[in-house]
Amino acid sequence: MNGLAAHEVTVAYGRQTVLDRASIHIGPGETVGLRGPSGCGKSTLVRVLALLHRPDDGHVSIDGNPVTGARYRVAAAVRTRIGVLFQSPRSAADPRLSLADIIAEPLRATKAERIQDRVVELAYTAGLTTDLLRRQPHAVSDGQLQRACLARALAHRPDYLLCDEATTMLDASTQAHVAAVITDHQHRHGTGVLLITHDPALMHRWAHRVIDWPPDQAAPATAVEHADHH
Ligand SMILES: Nc1ncnc2c1ncn2[C@@H]1O[C@H](COP(=O)(O)OP(=O)(O)OP(=O)(O)O)[C@@H](O)[C@H]1O
Repeated sequence: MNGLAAHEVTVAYGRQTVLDRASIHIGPGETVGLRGPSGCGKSTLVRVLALLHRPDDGHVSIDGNPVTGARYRVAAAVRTRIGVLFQSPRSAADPRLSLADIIAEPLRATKAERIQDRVVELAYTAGLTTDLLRRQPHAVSDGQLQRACLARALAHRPDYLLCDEATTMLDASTQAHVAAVITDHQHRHGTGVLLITHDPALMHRWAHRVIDWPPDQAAPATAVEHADHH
């Protein structure tokens, strides 16, 4: 089946099992919302789906093809099909690099051609003026740095984009712009999006379906909600 999926994935940190045979599927062009209490494993699931963390059990598949390993053990052509945008751009960006170099990172990793041109194009798409590209993270706002992280996430025109509270720290207008850039990319490229947010309005506007995490605990809540309607 086409899509990005986790199959019966288990992740433990020491003795703490954070994901216990967890499964999820994100279809092409689909926006899947994911919500749940703090610490329930949403970010861990994102890291597994982004091929940044190898699960202890279970596996990830892309368009039906199982992926083994994580990070640089996975072929660049596979890794680059998935983009990720995290909540905190400060912890996701190297403070020593210029914004241009942050955006160029994934392009350099695959030895892409015409990197400078592509960086300018991506910066424009993300709403960054070229004068900001020379600056380092300490000299830009959180919103500007998140735009650079967005440009970086879109560098390889990913088929799947994982947004982990990506707009939470932004002011309303930057939030709206970042969401608009992502939905535009989604419509152009048929990108499947995983949207993790505590913002009910954003979830309602954007997600085609919403999963309450962890899935086991969602079942009784859904049943109660259903019962209330009758
Ligand atoms: N690298 C790590 N080492 C040890 N424990 C970790 C690690 N990463 C996460 N955890 C723990 O795993 C659990 C799940 O964390 P995770 O960040 O996946 O949850 P979350 O649902 O995304 O939370 P939040 O909504 O607060 O971001 C938490 O108890 C967290 O402390």
